[in-house]
Amino acid sequence: MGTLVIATSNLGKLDEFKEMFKELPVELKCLADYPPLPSPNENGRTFAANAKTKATYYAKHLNEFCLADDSGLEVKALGGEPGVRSARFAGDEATDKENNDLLLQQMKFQITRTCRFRCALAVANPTGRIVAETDGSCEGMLLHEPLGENGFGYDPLFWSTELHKGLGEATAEEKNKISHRGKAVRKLIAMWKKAANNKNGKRQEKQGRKYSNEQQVNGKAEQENGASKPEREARPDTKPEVKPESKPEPETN
Ligand SMILES: O=P(O)(O)OP(=O)(O)OP(=O)(O)OC[C@H]1O[C@@H](n2cnc3c(O)ncnc32)[C@H](O)[C@@H]1O
Ligand SMILES: [Mg+2]
Repeated sequence: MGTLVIATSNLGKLDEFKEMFKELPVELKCLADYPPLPSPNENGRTFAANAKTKATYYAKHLNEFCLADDSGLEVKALGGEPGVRSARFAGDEATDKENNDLLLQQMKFQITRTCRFRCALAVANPTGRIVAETDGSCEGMLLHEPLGENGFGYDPLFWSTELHKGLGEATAEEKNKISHRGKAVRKLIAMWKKAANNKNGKRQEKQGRKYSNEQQVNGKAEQENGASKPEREARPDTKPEVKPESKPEPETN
């Protein structure tokens, strides 16, 4: 079983990933399983750029496959702010409460409350090369005051137009179903499954070809020896995963 490090220092994100990846045959680790590293610079202009920077940085330092997430809230009336600056909207070391308070203050006289969460995911291999990328978004309206105790970050200010409730009120399961991160994770899992199926298919094809070549060689040897042993007895150690296509039985009428 391979290892995947969820490379985030945000415990809210980490819980969501753990829940969504729990069925996958992969050993999940997090940054707390390793000696501490300084945080990478997140000065990209897009979520995707920052997600790639983080994935590559942690993968190279930890020598493991790493998944990084860059996400944030875009508010239409603020021209897409806080966007990629969501974590440090109220300052470099700002808390969730400080970010939320500043956002409410800036939106005080705004009637248009449309907003959306966005998430970009990137997976890097242990050399730091990006091997997968996905994204997702989630539409909503910015509330006038915090609602509910669940979630993290800007969740208490986000009214989900898909759930018809605040993300601060939603259960983890409800949020994962419609969230920007949930959508991006499901795309990533679908990509992995497709890649695994392709790999399996190719392996079986190869095995099938090998088997049919061996059959031809054996057939020839048997002809030369004048022997015709049953196939299993002749080669007890080969058990093909895919049998070569058998000829259809001749039709009888
Ligand atoms: O960079 P890492 O270590 O992953 O952790 P971070 O918290 O700094 O994460 P980002 O740089 O991606 O910043 C994302 C900001 O957007 C907020 N955010 C992201 N996803 C969210 C979600 O699902 N619900 C509420 N707030 C969210 C989050 O609280 C941060 O303030
Ligand atoms: Mg960050």
